[in-house]
Amino acid sequence: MLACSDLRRAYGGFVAVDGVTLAIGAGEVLGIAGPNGAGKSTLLDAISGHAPASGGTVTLGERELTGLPAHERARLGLARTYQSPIVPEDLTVREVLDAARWAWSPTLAEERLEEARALVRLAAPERRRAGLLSTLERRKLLLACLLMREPTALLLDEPCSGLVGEEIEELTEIVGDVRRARSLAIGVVEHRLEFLDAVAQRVLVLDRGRILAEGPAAEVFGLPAVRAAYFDAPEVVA
Ligand SMILES: Nc1ncnc2c1ncn2[C@@H]1O[C@H](COP(=O)(O)OP(=O)(O)OP(=O)(O)O)[C@@H](O)[C@H]1O
Repeated sequence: MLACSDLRRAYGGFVAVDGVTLAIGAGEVLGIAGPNGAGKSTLLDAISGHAPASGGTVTLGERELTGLPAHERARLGLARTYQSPIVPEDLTVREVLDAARWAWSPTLAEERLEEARALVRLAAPERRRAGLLSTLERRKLLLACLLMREPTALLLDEPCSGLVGEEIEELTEIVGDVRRARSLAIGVVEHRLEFLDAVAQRVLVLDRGRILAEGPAAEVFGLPAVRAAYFDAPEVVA
């Protein structure tokens, strides 16, 4: 469903994403891990169009997205979230949902908004100011805004950032529900490996812009090369 081939992103002479090829099937969650600075967010930016790739291709289903601006990729069904769940602080929950609905399409049915809200278990009162929501509620609100568009692919950038124990468990369940209900292709960048182990059918580990390992979480996270990349212990590699 969502794929990229030989994707590159350079900042001047520094190559942050160096020839990444991946594919995420419909109804699949791909976890993307890697140490700080490995290029995970840059990879999401290059796929979603928020930072132009320096080379390679991105496709969504049959459509080639390469070169399209982010808003056109979004219109074609690619949704993404960011590490910081920034919401319009002064709008109420209801106003944010309505603004998202109108921005997407004035004719988007109310039921789609309600389905999205239920799918992410957004229980915050409609009149509450978005600025007063907890981090998890903010993430749910932003996810509802995206899911009402019925995207075919969803990229989540560090969705567990700022969350604690039970909240992470709830988010794990929500991502599973979304995957099953919508048959979405979901890519999740996350530092919490136990979260990726719980939600992802497959993970890949990036290191210095390249794919270091790929496969089931239980196998990949135990590989000596992966542990070395995380813990900076070259002797493990040797
Ligand atoms: N705008 C930029 N200009 C120059 N270098 C950048 C820019 N954005 C990111 N980089 C560099 O690209 C590399 C990859 O950064 P990126 O944020 O994608 O890593 P990451 O794996 O998401 O890290 P983290 O887990 O810390 O969020 C880093 O070395 C970073 O310093």
